[in-house]
Amino acid sequence: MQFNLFANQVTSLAALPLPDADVLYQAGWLSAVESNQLAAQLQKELPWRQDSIKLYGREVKIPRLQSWHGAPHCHYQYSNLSLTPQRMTASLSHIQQRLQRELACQFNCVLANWYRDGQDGMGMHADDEPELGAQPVIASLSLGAARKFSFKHLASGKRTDFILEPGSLLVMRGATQQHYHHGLAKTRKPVSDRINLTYRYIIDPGANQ
Ligand SMILES: O=C(O)CCC(=O)C(=O)O
Ligand SMILES: [Fe+2]
Repeated sequence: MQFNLFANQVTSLAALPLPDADVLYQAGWLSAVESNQLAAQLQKELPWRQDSIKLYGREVKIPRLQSWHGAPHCHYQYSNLSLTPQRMTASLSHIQQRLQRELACQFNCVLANWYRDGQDGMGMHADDEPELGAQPVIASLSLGAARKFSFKHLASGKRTDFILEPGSLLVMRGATQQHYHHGLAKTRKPVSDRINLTYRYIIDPGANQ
C-alpha cells in the first residue's frame, strides 16, 4: 500500500496508520524556500564521505554520501563501520533546538545522508543499536527530491510505503524499531538529490545516570 501524504497536507504532526508502531508525520515542517536553502548549505558545508562496508568479505561502497555529527561520545557503528562524530554546524544545531522544543525530547547527534540520484538508497534496517536505548525517538527531516520510504512490519511481513516530501518531518518512536524495518528503495525513475537528517540521542556511557 502507498500513501501520498503530501496530498493531504498534514500541517501538524499526525500519526501514520502502522500497527505496533508510533510514527508521526508532518508535511511542510520547513517551507520550500527554507528546505532548498538548507539543502544547498548542507551540501556545501558538511564533510561528506562515501564509506565502504564489508559484504561477504568484499569492500563495497555504500550507495549514498554521509556525514555524522554530534557530541564527542557519539560513536555510530553499523556493519563494520565506526563513525567518529564531527562537530555540529550552526544550521544542524538550529534544527536540533527547534526539534527538541517541539517534540519535548533531547537529541545529541545527527546522521546526514545525501542520496545523489535514484541509484542511491538505504537497505531495510532498524535503528536499534543498544546505545540508542530501548525506545529511541528518531526525528527525520527530508530535503530535496521526494522519495519512497518503506516500512516492513516484522510480524506480518506487510510493507507500507510513504512518499517523503521535501520539508517534511517523520518521527519514529515507542516500539517502532522493535516491530518494523524501514528503508529507502532505489528507483529507476529520474530523481535529483535528496538530503535526509536523522536526529538521535546516544546515551553517554561515562555520564552519571
Ligand atoms: O533517508 C531516510 O529517509 C532514512 C534514513 C535512515 O533510515 C537512517 O539514517 O537510519
Ligand atoms: Fe534508519
